[in-house]
Amino acid sequence: MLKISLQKQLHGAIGKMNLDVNISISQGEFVALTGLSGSGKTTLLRSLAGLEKAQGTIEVENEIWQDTNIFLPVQKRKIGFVFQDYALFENMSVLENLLYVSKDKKLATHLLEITDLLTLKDRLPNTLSGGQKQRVSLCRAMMNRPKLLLMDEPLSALDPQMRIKLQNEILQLHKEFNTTTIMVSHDPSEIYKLSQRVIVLKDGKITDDGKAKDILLKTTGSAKFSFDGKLLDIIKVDVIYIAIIAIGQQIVEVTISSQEAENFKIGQDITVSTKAFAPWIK
Ligand SMILES: Nc1ncnc2c1ncn2[C@@H]1O[C@H](COP(=O)(O)OP(=O)(O)OP(=O)(O)O)[C@@H](O)[C@H]1O
Repeated sequence: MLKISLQKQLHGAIGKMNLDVNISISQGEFVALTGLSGSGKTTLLRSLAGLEKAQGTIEVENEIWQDTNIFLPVQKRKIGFVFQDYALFENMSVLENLLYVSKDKKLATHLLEITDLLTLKDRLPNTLSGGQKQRVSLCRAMMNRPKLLLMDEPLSALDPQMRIKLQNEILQLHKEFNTTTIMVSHDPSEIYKLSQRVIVLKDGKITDDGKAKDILLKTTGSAKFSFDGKLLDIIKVDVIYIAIIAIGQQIVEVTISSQEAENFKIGQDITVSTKAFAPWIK
């Protein structure tokens, strides 16, 4: 069991803001941490790792990492940390990056095998692709058999195919090592696929905590599909108005009322919601 009670005053975009979080996480649980930019996700992860000071207590499997008297330094906490920007040692080969954490060559080889990296073990990081580098940092994070794996948007810099490959590898590693994991992500499909529980942070406080299915399927009103996009243009065809909207990689046309055409501003962020009566699913 991981018990966290942390408080820290932050300087948010609109003034002072208190990070104030109380959570219990079961051993082996995979938790996705999500919420708007600036809500305190990275600060929470860094505080758990001991990279930043916050008030409160952290207890991991009956071991105190932090309370009023104790503050274990980062190297004494059994954590693995995966950052968005890989943070590999550039002058060390893939294998050396792993063995720097622990001399356990058997474990290193096993991790490299799971992540399809064994043939690259002697390469330097700057000769690898982004996806390969992130797989190396994931392996490195597992080398000290962490009690807690912290991942801060680990896949956000990768293209969709590589994201899926890494998601599968993260799932496989979690299945095998059963490491308690907290992963920051903004991607609903990733959160749904990987996590058993989602915690939503807003202005430093937890506003939602539950199963991915329940949290992510919360929609406004009776809308079933909801997509965020940018309004590119509004054109008038005979008597109807059509909004041209960029949603992800697609451009879609949506019929809108004359009043909406008057109120919307080109360039604004909008949400398109609709019910699905007979959708095509391919
Ligand atoms: N050490 C600090 N002292 C005071 N304020 C801080 C400190 N670190 C971060 N902040 C502020 O706290 C707020 C939360 O930052 P944080 O990076 O934790 O948010 P986040 O949810 O991870 O955002 P993002 O999704 O953009 O990465 C920000 O407004 C930031 O400027």
